[in-house]
Amino acid sequence: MAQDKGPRYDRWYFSLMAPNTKGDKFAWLDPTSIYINGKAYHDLLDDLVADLDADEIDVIAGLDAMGFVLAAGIAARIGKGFLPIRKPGKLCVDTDSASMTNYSGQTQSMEMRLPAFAPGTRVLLVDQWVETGGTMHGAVQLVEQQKGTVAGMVAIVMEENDNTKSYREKYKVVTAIQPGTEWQRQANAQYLESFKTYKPEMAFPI
Ligand SMILES: O=P(O)(O)OC[C@H]1O[C@H](OP(=O)(O)OP(=O)(O)O)[C@H](O)[C@@H]1O
Repeated sequence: MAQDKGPRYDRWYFSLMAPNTKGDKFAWLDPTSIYINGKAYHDLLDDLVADLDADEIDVIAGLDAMGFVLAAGIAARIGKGFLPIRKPGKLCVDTDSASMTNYSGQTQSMEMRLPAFAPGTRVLLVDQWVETGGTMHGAVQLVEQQKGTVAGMVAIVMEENDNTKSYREKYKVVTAIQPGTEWQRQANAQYLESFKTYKPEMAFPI
C-alpha cells in the first residue's frame, strides 16, 4: 500500500530522521536517513520544488557535502545546473574563498570556483540543514563576491535564531519543515519526539 504523505505540516518522512548516537562532536541529528528511502526522498523533493519558481533561478548551488544531495535532486527536477560550494582544498581550479563559523564553533573557509558565473546570475543556495546559519553565510558571501544574486535558500529545516530570522526576511526561504509548526518547535529545541520511536529499519529501501 502506498505510504500516505500526511499533511504538509506533518509529513511522514520527517520521522525517518535519525538521532545522534555519537555525542557532542557531531550534529544533533542525521537527516540522511530520508535519502535512503525512495518514497521519502522524492516526497521531500516534491515539497521543496513545489515552493520554488524555476523562472527566478539560474543555477542551484549545493553546500558541501550533504547539501549536494538535495541541490542535485532539485536541479534535475527543475532543469537547472548544479554548482558545488565546497569545503576548503577540494577544488583543483581557481577559487574564491569565504570564512564562516558553523554549529561546531570552528571557523572554516568555503570555496567556489572562480569564475563560476556571470554577474547578475541568480543562485539558489541549498543545504541539508541550517542550524546557526553560519554555513549559509559563507555561501552568501561567495555568491556576492562574484556579483551574483541569492535567489533563495532551501533546506529540510532552518532552525530559528537571529541569523536565520534575517534570512527569512531578506530571501525566499523554502524548507520542508515549516515555521509555526510543532516540528519547527522541536527542531529549534534540537530534539525530535520521533527519536523515541525511530528505528533504522523505517528508512530501508524495501
Ligand atoms: O547552520 P550551521 O551551523 O552552519 O550548520 C549547518 C551545516 O552543518 C551541516 O553540515 P556539516 O558541516 O556537518 O557537513 P556535512 O554536510 O558534510 O555533513 C549541515 O548540512 C549544514 O551544512
